[in-house]
Amino acid sequence: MTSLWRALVGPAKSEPGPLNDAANQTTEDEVLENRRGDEDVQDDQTPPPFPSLDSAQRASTVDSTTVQISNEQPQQQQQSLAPPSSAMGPPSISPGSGTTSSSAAAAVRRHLPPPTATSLDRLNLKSTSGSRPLPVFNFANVSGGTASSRGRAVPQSSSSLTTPNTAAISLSQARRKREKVSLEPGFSQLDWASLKNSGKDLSGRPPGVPPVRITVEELKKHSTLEDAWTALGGKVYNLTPYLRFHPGGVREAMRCAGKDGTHLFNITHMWVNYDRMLGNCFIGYLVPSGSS
Ligand code: HEM
Repeated sequence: MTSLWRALVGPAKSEPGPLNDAANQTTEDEVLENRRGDEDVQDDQTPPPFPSLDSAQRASTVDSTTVQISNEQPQQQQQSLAPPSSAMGPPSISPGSGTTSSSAAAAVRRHLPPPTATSLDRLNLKSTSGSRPLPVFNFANVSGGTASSRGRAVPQSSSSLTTPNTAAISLSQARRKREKVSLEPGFSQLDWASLKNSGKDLSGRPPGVPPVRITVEELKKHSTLEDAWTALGGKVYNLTPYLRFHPGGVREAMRCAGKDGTHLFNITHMWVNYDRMLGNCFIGYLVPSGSS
């Protein structure tokens, strides 16, 4: 099938996308320069510094990787959160204030401390803090120094920042400086939406050729700016037309070029619907080696 594709399409050709004109040479140079100067982010599965580690978006993808909610919250810690029983409780507002009895009750309540874990136990009530333990970080696992070297305490039941089934995202990696990408005029998300909605086929497939089967070996051959393919969720897309529209920049998007970018894509922004974004760029399906 690959040879049929080659026969139909010819050698890897430049996409009729915006990356090919001379005016855009600078971007390409910058990309290559950035690639040289930023070896550490290449070929790894490290998500970019944005969105921040504790953002709502990331929460769904990394909470199991970075923050472990411990069910064995040390009792000692919980108790230390409760004020000493001798402390005065916060002022309470009594309902229906104005009557003598309710203001008397309010006065009494004002002098009572808030319920402690033990008093809730006695009353057979559940403390909300008990059912919702605090997240536990293990600072010792963060690269760039141990917790003690930075004078921080390691909580007793601290657990690993990573779990085996997901990429390791350390805080220092996540805190890497966010580089704001300025998209050129004409390359906003709205511009991409109108190009996409125009119905133009951006796959680079010759008209009338159905989606093809693409092996990993074939995919690897398409990893240049002018000819960048990526596989996302088992589907192969032509990335080249989208590159300069990408809000995260050409360089970041190119990290998926020539390979299966599903994991990197998802740990970066799993809320983005790639099939909708790249629908017109769909080329074919990723198949196991030797089955094309
Ligand atoms: C391959 C197909 C990709 C598509 C279709 C895509 C699409 C998008 C979209 C739609 C956004 C805006 C999301 C938002 O505002 O919530 C975005 C942002 C971003 N993407 Fe991608 N992305 C791709 C690949 C990647 C890769 C591989 C990386 C890096 C590993 C990456 C890094 C980023 C970053 C850092 C932003 C945030 C930009 C900012 O607001 O400053 N993207 N991407």
